[in-house]
Amino acid sequence: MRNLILVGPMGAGKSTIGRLLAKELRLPFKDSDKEIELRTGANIPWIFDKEGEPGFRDREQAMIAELCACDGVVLATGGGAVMREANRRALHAGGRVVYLHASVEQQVGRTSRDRNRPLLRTADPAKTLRDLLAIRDPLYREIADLVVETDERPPRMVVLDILQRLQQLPPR
Ligand SMILES: Nc1ncnc2c1ncn2[C@@H]1O[C@H](COP(=O)(O)OP(=O)(O)OP(=O)(O)O)[C@@H](O)[C@H]1O
Ligand SMILES: O=C(O)C1=C[C@@H](O)[C@@H](O)[C@H](O)C1
Ligand SMILES: [Mg+2]
Repeated sequence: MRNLILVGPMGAGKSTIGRLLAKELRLPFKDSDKEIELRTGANIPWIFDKEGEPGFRDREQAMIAELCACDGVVLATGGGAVMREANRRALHAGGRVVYLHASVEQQVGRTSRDRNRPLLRTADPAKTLRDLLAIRDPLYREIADLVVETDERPPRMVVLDILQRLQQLPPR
């Protein structure tokens, strides 16, 4: 395995599970969204505001390429990283890919408290999440080595499931 890469929608728990996995595996943890913010010196809502979604996606593509070239890191990606084919290729080649699945209901519950996801500043965030998942679910699956359910399961249990199932994967 080169890297361990988490993909999935907003609120699936990529950042939360990624941090725990890295601790368990004693590997460095990188969160693409956080790295973009550090590099830009601005938060994601600001980038969307000033540069629009295409500006953010360009920054994201550059960051995904950079992070996928690492060796031995746990990487949490942004929910929309799979929208670009170049990212899907880089992620698949960058290591084992785990799709953290969450139902729209759980995503709504987990994202309703904070305001730093510009795509959810809509009149009906549940509909937005449903529409995004319809487009993205096949793309997450296309590059995933594992699909892991996160509904009704605390982060620790999700981490244990991932660690167990990673051991059972045949070599690529
Ligand atoms: N398995 C889980 N059960 C309950 N709550 C969870 C679970 N995983 C994550 N959470 C909570 O859901 C919220 C969102 O999680 P997190 O930020 O890790 O999602 P994300 O996939 O990184 O989202 P984004 O794509 O927006 O970065 C956090 O408050 C986190 O504590
Ligand atoms: O699902 C998405 O498109 C996004 C998810 C977040 O992780 C951030 O990357 C950003 O808010 C966009
Ligand atoms: Mg995150």
